[in-house]
Amino acid sequence: MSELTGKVQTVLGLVDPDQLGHTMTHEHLTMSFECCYFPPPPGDETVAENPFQMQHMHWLRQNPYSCHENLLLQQETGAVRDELLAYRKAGGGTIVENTTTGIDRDLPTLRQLAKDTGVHIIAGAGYYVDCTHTEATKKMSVEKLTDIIVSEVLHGADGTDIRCGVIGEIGTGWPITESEKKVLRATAHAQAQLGCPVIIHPGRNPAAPAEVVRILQEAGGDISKTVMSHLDRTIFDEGELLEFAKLGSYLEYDLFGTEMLNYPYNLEVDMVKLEGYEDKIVVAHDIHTKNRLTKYGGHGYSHILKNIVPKMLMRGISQHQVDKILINNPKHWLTFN
Ligand SMILES: CC(=O)NCCS(=O)(=O)O
Repeated sequence: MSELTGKVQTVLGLVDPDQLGHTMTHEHLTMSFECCYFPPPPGDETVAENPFQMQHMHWLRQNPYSCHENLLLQQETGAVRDELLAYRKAGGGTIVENTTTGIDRDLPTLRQLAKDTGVHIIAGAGYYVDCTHTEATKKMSVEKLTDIIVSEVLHGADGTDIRCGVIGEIGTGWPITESEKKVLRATAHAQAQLGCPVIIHPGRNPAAPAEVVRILQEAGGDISKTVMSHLDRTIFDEGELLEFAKLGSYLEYDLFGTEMLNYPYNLEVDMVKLEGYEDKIVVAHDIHTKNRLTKYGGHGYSHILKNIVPKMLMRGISQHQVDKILINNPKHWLTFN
C-alpha cells in the first residue's frame, strides 16, 4: 500500500478514479515529432517547406511527416487550450498525454493546460524510440533507468515537482534495439515497484506487440495493466489480432480521425469490430502533428466523442459497452494498485 494505491495521478496531483469521466488514453498536447521526419515525395519539396496554406491541407493529411513545421505541436499551446475547452464541452474529462523523454515532454505546459481548462491530464514517464535515446541513455544500466522512471512517478520529472501518472508511451521499433529492450525491462521493474499503468508504442510489424509483451513479462511486468497502442496500424489479420488479445493487455485503437466516415456510396464501409474484448479496448486519436488540430481543419480531440460514439451506437454497440471503452477501462487501467 502506498499513497498512490487506489488513486490516479494527474499533473495537478492525485484524484479519485471516479472523477476521470470520458478518457482518451493516447494523445499529445505539446511535443516535437522531428525525430520522425520523412522526406517529401520528389517534386513536392516546395509545398513541404511553404508556410501552412489552406490549399496544402490535403497534401499535409497525406504527408504529415514531410513538413518540418507540421511536426512542431509544441508551437500550438494556445490552439490546444481552445481544443481542450471544446473537449470538456463535448463531455471529455481526461487525457493521457503520452509524450516521453526524446520528443520534448513539457510538464509545466501540461500543468498550466490542466489548470486553464479543467481537463485532467496524466503525464508519461520513460523514453520514446531508440533514435531519440541520447548516448548517455544508451549507456545506462536497467537499474539506473528503473530509478529514473520510478523517480519521475514518485517525485517529478525534468527538474520539476510534476509527477507522471503512467509509464509511456515507451517507444520500440522493429526489430527492438538493445537500448529499447533495457528501457522495457526498466519499465517492467518500475511497474512492479509502483503498481502503475504502462503504455507501449510497438514497432510497425505484426510480431512487434507480442515480442514487447514477452520482454515485459519476463522482467516481471503486469500485462493486465499495460496498454498496447497503435494496433490499428500494426496487426491487420483478425486471427493474429485475436491471438495477441489473448495475452491480456489493453488493446488500443488510436488512429481515430484519419479514418473515412460516412463513405456516401457504401455506408457499410466501416471500422473493424473486435468481439468479446469490451473490457480491454481503449481508444484515442494520438494527435501528434499540427494538421490534426481543428485550427488547421483537422478533427481535434473531440472527434471520438462527437463522431465516433454515434457511429458505434449506430452499429449496435450498446451505451454500456461505449461507457466501458471510454470511461471504465481507462479508469481501471490508470488506477494504481
Ligand atoms: C507519437 C507517435 O508515436 N505516434 C505514432 C506514429 S506511428 O506512425 O503510427 O508510429
